[in-house]
Amino acid sequence: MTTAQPVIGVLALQGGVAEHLAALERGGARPRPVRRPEELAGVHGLVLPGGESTTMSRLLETFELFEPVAERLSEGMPAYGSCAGMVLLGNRVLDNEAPDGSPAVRTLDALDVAVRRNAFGRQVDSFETEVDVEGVDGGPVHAVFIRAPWVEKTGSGVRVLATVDTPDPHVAGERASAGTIVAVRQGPVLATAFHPELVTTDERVHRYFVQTVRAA
Ligand SMILES: NC(=O)CC[C@H](N)C(=O)O
Repeated sequence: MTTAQPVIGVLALQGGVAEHLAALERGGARPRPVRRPEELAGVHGLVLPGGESTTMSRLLETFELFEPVAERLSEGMPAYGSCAGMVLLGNRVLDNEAPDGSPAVRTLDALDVAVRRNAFGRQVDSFETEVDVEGVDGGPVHAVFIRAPWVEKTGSGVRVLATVDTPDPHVAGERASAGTIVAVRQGPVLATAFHPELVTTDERVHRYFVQTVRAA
């Protein structure tokens, strides 16, 4: 059973760890960095931050966290991935070949989605926009996208929480369409292509995850 203030870990191998710890604290959780398997054992839920998914997936193996995290996820641990974290939580990555032809990112398979890495066009690395997120009340969320992925296919158990319209091919690349999927949920696992942890005046997405952990 989870307490009113659940303990939520942030995978602390690389990427935007401090920002997620702070946002979780503001959102009503007791946040903890997770670098070792023992630290994972004590958390009710886990955030996988943005960063570089190829690096993070390698470090998960180096720090002997890949199997423990995958096991907790398969047992139903709530998780939230932003950006690179979304890539890691999916079960299929598009544009995922290392130079030697092997998959660059090893995924944790907690979400039945195909995620395209660096999906928004190459001319523009990052952009910001307002996004309505299902389950997050009080108006749209200011969403910061940094070399962001998007979700290109969803399995039947996956709920789409947010989309963006990306008609500008310089921003979006030629594959973009109206209704590009940028936030999803499957059971207690959430993912956003954007970085709510960077908007320090709004912790509604983290609060939504804290509530998900509390309900699990
Ligand atoms: N801001 C980010 O997390 C970028 C994600 C990065 N492009 C990746 O695929 O890993």
